[in-house]
Amino acid sequence: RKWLVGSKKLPPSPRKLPIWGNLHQIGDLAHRSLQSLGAKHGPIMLLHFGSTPVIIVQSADTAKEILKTHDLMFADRAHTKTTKRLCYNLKDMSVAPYGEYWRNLRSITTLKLLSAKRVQFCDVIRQEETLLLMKRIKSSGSRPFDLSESFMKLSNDVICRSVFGEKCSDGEEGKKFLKVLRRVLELFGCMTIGEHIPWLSWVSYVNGFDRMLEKTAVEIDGFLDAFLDEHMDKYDREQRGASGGGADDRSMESFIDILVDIYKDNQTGGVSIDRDGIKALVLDLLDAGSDTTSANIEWAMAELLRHPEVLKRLQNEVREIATREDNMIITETDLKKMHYLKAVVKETLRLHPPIAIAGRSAREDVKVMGYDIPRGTMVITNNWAIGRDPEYWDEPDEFRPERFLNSTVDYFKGVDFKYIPFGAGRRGCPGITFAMAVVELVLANLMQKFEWELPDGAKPEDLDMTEQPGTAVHRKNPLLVVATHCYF
Ligand code: HEM
Repeated sequence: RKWLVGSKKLPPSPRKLPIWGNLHQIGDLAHRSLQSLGAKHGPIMLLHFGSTPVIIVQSADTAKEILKTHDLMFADRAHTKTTKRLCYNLKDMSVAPYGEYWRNLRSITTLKLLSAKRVQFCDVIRQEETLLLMKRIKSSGSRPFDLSESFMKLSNDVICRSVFGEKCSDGEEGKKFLKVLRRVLELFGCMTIGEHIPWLSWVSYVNGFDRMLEKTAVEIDGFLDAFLDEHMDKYDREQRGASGGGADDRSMESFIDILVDIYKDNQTGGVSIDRDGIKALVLDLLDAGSDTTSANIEWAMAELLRHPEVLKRLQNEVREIATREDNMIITETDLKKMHYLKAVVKETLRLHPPIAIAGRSAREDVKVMGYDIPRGTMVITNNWAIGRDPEYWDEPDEFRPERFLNSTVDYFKGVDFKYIPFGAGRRGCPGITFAMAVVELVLANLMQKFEWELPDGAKPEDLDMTEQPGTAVHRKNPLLVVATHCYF
């Protein structure tokens, strides 16, 4: 209602339709539609999704205002019927309102689950899953191999092993769980019209969305409950036996075991998390950690195949650094020296940030770039458009990893707002170290051990790069390649 108050100074707005607002101007690939609108209306715009006012931020300066200058004011996220139902009434970290509960989850996650030390402990998992991937590629011989599907499998297996201590893709039950998990991600990616045009809420009832949401929420809860019970029992057995789980062999503990420890400790006082909190956080990590990581590796390989000179330079770097006789394993120490590899990953995230647009919500009335933003307003930062802004990037649509070489800026720290694939500030991504450890290891190994071609003699420039909308933006068509094994 506040938006109607005449004395408020509002950001520029494209013309809107009655009832729909600007929804008709947003295509499937929202980051692209918003970029086009921004070219006409400027780096900060006010749109209406039906009756919901939404601020769109598409330049480094405006992003800095949201994610740094007024970070605290924008430390909430907008939530929907879907996030409430699937995230245990906002008990996960990604959508929990800013406050004591969120701070608690965030510190558990950053200190105990995704800390640099814990990521290092997960090295065995990464190494094993990367070796399995390479075996699968090798056994494909000269037949076209679907890298997209394999990257998805690898990142699912890595995150499931880290979270549960076992991968889900082997057994029948696990496969069913992964199917429901995929549905959860798809539902998160859906916008229901009733959220923005309340009198059309019945549409999601009629088209079956509400039923699917309810069914998925019940099914995923069933699986998570079973996992949690299993790990609670394990904790009790270990306590009774008092043999396992000494401080020294905690390194192999899964995330859910760590959360069960915290839950049980809390029974006698300490940091608190309840059963729903554990399930919500586990689901959050599975969702946030799998699709994003695989999308990043997938786009990196696609860009490398489109740019054979970059691929060659990267292969040279990797093969010069990892030269040991027993070439089976590329180590963390090797990876640290691979500066070109890091530049390739950064450049991929600039051109193809998996989370192309990210959302926050205003906790209080606040002024941004001289405009009035009322409390509760949803804010979308277009990370994709900012990474391609010609004001900050030379030839912004070109894949040129060299631009990140010899840079003194730590781009992943969210300090330079022309580059925010991980967001920034209080609610910036806590999974950067975890994700980069997987992405770098997989790419380095693929570069070291194989030569790469497109199937059927296709030319690099013919490679289709169409995007598929979703919570994380993937390629629309699977990335098919022919790999020739060279030394492994
Ligand atoms: C290439 C991989 C990844 C990308 C590009 C990415 C990107 C992002 C972005 C843009 C945000 C929103 C930040 C903001 O609002 O400022 C975010 C939040 C988040 N990410 Fe990631 N992410 C990745 C991997 C991961 C991984 C591996 C995990 C965990 C295992 C993870 C867990 C989370 C969580 C829990 C949040 C919500 C944080 C909060 O609201 O406090 N992410 N991520």
